[in-house]
Amino acid sequence: MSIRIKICGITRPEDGAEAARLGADAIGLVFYPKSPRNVSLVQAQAVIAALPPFVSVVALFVNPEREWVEEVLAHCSIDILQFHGEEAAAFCRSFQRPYLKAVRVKPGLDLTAAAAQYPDARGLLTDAFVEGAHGGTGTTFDWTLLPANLPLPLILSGGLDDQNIKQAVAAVRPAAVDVSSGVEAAKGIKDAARMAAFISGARHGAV
Ligand SMILES: O=C(O)c1ccccc1N[C@@H]1O[C@H](COP(=O)(O)O)[C@@H](O)[C@H]1O
Repeated sequence: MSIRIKICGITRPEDGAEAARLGADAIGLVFYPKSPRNVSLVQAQAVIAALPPFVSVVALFVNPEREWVEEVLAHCSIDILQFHGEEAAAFCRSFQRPYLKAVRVKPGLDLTAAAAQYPDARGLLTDAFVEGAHGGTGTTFDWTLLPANLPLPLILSGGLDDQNIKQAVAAVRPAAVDVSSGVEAAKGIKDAARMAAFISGARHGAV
């Protein structure tokens, strides 16, 4: 199966539409008020309305209140949930939607055991561990820390960009890749040329 590409942190309808036109499989909306890429329900609805129907919409949360996830699901057409904090599996699955679980990688973390805690997740998203931050930092991690046979599909993220994506995909062979800061012109604003180069690099690295 060909590699799947998610462009996260979309805040503007034109950026989502451009990501889709360039061949992204999914876009991510950040529902985390501490993020510079946080979107309101109204902003999210506008981004979703500008997308073609075949692009998946991922809603990213960090240790959210249950009510906030339910409100987002009630008002926005969301395909997949992404939990980027310390959410337990029972919480993640309780919305009865497909979900991705993010983990922040550092030496000593047993990724196989981490994945085993979320057996019904659709994928394990690996981001870099950065003290005091939950993600979206543009930081890479040592890809050799990734075990060969994870029990879940691997979504590689953390500091990927248009310069390193081809090498990353060739080295790790993930099921999917996810990028936010590495294709931005400014926080929350995507750069079309960088998105194009990223998507091309991901597809070529996978060959
Ligand atoms: O994008 C954010 O602001 C963000 C905030 C809190 C948690 C996760 C966040 N983004 C996700 O982090 C990874 C890596 O991002 P980057 O490419 O290194 O900037 C990715 O999954 C983003 O979706």
